[in-house]
Amino acid sequence: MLKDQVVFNYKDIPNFPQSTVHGHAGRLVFGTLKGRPCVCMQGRFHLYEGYPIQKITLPMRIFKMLGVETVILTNAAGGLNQDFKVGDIMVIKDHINMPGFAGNNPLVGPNDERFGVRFPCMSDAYDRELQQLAVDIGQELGYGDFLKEGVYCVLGGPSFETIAECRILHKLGADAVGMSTVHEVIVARHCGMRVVALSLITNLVVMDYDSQEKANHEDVLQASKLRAGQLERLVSTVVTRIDHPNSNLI
Ligand SMILES: O=P(O)(O)O[C@@H]1C[C@H](O)[C@@H](CO)O1
Ligand SMILES: Nc1nc2[nH]cnc2c(=O)[nH]1
Repeated sequence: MLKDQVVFNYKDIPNFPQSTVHGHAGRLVFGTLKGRPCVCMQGRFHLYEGYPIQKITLPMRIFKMLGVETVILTNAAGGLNQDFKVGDIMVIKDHINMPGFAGNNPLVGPNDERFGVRFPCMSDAYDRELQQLAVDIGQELGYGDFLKEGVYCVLGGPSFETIAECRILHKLGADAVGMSTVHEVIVARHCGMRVVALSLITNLVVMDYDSQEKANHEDVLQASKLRAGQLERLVSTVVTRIDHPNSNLI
């Protein structure tokens, strides 16, 4: 996908966390996409891996210091919205930070003023122009049938949700549930990077006690593979169409 690649294994980057999740490669890839400089994480970090929340989000601050202006995040998520299907791509318009309700927020602790303010606003966490750009490009690419918009809810994991938990998340207004992204978004926004985020709906959560369905990571990986090409195309087209005031890293 990227031209002129320079690749660093996470294990060779001092103080960088290591990917422990099957399917997360653990490489930082620099390169260009249609002439635009980009850096991609192949593998991210999650609360359930046991890392402190500040370590999970360290890459965001590194990207800021490298000159990154826009962050594009993707994740695999379980569909709560009854209109969603496996394989849908949801443009995230907002989030519910469940660990944050219990005080588990990546900005807890002394505020580093070099990055941002003590009390950052999150009502504009997901850049509206970029959301619209993603939707427009999705339509242009012919993804209309499986392109959705919605609210992503993060939980700590690693256990998938119970039926009662799924029912309450749905009632709270979440359209999809996952185990990542939100902490990265908070740190990226704190330091002023623009954010657009996409969820691939890899499974539909179980909300019915008569259902025999069971969430599992293999299905998540399998469903991710099915849409990988289309998601990559959407992300790369967004990258090439983002306005860059300083023409910096994405
Ligand atoms: O890193 P993401 O959020 O895409 O990974 C999802 C959530 C869990 O880590 C895992 C569950 O199968 O996939
Ligand atoms: N928490 C959670 N994360 C997921 N990642 C992919 N599917 C799911 C899911 O159903 N629940």
